[in-house]
Amino acid sequence: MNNPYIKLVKNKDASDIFDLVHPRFTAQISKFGGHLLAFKPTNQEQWLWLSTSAKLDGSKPIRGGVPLCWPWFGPATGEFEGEPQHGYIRSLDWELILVEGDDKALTVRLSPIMPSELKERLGLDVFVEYKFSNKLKISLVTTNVSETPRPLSQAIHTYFRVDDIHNTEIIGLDNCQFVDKLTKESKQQVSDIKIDQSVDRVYVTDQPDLSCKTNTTTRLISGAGHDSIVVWNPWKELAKDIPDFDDNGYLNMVCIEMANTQGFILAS
Ligand SMILES: O=P(O)(O)OC[C@H]1O[C@H](O)[C@H](O)[C@@H](O)[C@@H]1O
Repeated sequence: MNNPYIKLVKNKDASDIFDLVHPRFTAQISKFGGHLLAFKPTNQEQWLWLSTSAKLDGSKPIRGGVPLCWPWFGPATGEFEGEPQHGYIRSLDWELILVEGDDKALTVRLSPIMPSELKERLGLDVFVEYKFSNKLKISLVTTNVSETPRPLSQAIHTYFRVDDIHNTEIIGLDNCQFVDKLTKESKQQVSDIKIDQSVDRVYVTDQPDLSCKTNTTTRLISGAGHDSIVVWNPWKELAKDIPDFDDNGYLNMVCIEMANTQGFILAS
């Protein structure tokens, strides 16, 4: 898959990274997790937050960038109870299955190297597609490879970099119902979202468009196929308890995650 814009390189801790250098952007994808670590359109700031203490050596899921949560979001339940939070694929190695494009845009597709017994047990297969230009489109595409309908929950768990969380607004979820995961209450959003404390919310909505406005930029975020949008910032105390989360990292990030959390069933 020779393409002048993508190279497999070793990161400083010897992990494999696809390094993308293109006239319209630079980006990095970790083979571990199929995980987008960085995306910067030419002449713009970095879009993604990556913890400086993130482990990139495959010893744990990567803190920052865009973890892919699949085939469940959050703690495993039911027959999978006790298995990894946010599913398996953020802890597997991935392989490149397609690279195509030109000096205007580049499409990169990867799929996880799933042990066959795991694929059989889940009955599902998945790939991710990144379409890069001066913007970014991420598609997580699942196929039911079994004979029966299968439950699926998932999230594209994007850590957006913001210059100052105190001057950040998430616009577009006004009036939406959400589940506050910290208090377990169901609430309604009143006005745009400003974050000045720990926030972990599942907005139950298929609303396609929102934006994240900071002092310097307004990032437009669109989704399709989701039934929820998750907003997370651990804030100061919780960030301190997460070993691979920089102590002050909460000031420069917010996760806005297009997700399916509402009992989606994928037909066979
Ligand atoms: O620490 P992780 O497993 O990567 O999860 C990080 C966060 O992901 C989501 O945003 C969840 O809503 C949070 O409850 C969780 O803390």
